Amino acid sequence: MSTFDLARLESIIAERARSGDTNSWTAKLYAAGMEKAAQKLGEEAVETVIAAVRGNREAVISESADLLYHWLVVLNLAEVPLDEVMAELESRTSRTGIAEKAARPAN
Ligand SMILES: N=c1c2ncn([C@@H]3O[C@H](COP(=O)(O)OP(=O)(O)OP(=O)(O)O)[C@@H](O)[C@H]3O)c2ncn1[C@@H]1O[C@H](COP(=O)(O)O)[C@@H](O)[C@H]1O
Repeated sequence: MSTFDLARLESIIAERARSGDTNSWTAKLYAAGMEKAAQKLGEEAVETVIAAVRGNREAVISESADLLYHWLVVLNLAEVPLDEVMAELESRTSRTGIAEKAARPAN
């Protein structure tokens, strides 16, 4: 099981965005701005949908990774920390009580 998580990728993206490295895709996306980054996010979402509908498991994994990376770039450009999205998701679980039920050992 991988120990890599989205918070780590969020930090990498923030660092690479400021790097000014001409070989960095992240730096290039930042230089291009929100419109380009959002367009890439949309493309990766569509590619993920196509892979899923075709039942192409390998492509679902690869396109999902592209999707999450570009989503984090857009979040950063929008100045929304990942933690705020996680808090929103968490508040939805507490509204339904599902998280508490899932954490309880099964009888
Ligand atoms: N996870 C990613 C990641 N996923 C996808 N991509 C890049 O996203 C770009 C666009 O993907 P596409 O599939 O659309 O490729 P393309 O057809 O060449 O795109 P177009 O330019 O033609 O539109 C590619 O250049 C991919 O390399 C990523 N680039 C970077 N990261 C992460 O960001 C870190 C820093 O990367 P750099 O900023 O490049 O140093 C890396 O170590 C990774 O952890």
